[in-house]
Amino acid sequence: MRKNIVAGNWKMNTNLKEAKKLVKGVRKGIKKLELDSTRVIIAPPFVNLPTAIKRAKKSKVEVAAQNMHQATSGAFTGEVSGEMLKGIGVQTVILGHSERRAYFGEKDAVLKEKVDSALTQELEVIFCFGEELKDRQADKHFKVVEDQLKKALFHLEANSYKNIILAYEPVWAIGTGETASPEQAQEIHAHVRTLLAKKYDEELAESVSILYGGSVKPANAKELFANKDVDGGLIGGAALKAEDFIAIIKSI
Ligand SMILES: O=C[C@H](O)COP(=O)(O)O
Repeated sequence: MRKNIVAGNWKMNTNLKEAKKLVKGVRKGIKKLELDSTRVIIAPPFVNLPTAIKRAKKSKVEVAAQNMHQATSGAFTGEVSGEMLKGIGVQTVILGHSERRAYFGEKDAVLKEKVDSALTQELEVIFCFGEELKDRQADKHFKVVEDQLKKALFHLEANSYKNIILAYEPVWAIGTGETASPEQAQEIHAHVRTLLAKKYDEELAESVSILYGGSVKPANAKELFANKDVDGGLIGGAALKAEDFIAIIKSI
């Protein structure tokens, strides 16, 4: 059975002091929750990963990275490899976030390489995809999503999907306060499951967790997560306040 997941992407936020406080808040907040079928993941900036890992130890909080380079090592100034992440105890990495695509020119081809590299390092991948506003206005959102998944993931063997989490993040809903409606999220998630079933099989399609991301807040999380194909969220802004993040986890 697939798991529910609430993951907080801290993006380029939190200095060391803030990161320590936030891990503590999340850790404390989930202590009394029944989380049998729900995973809680936080993704701090690279420099705060070791501290977060240390402070999340012996709790249900898992720590992920926000990105990685596809090479194992080499002359890539400013970059971090999957092997390095694995070496400090990171188990999961976010790839394909729309901010990486938009501001750092990450195209499907490089994302495919990153996915392969992460899986080789036995890292779990949270793979983000989603259409821009112009795609939705042109009624191309299904096609855009389909292309992104096909180009970066559909070369994988079925067996690899045990280490893949998908995150649908419509670009127009990220950090804008405008969220996709529960119906809009559900129809894309269902479409993705159909694509997975066609390419692989029904069982695989049903086994992959698909998260929704884009202005998820305590006030709208419940109705988004209530959809049958929405298995949780990838949370940005609201993950920076332990109280809000916990409220979102409770909505699952
Ligand atoms: O990775 C998280 C998403 O980009 C969502 O960010 P947001 O919740 O601030 O809209």
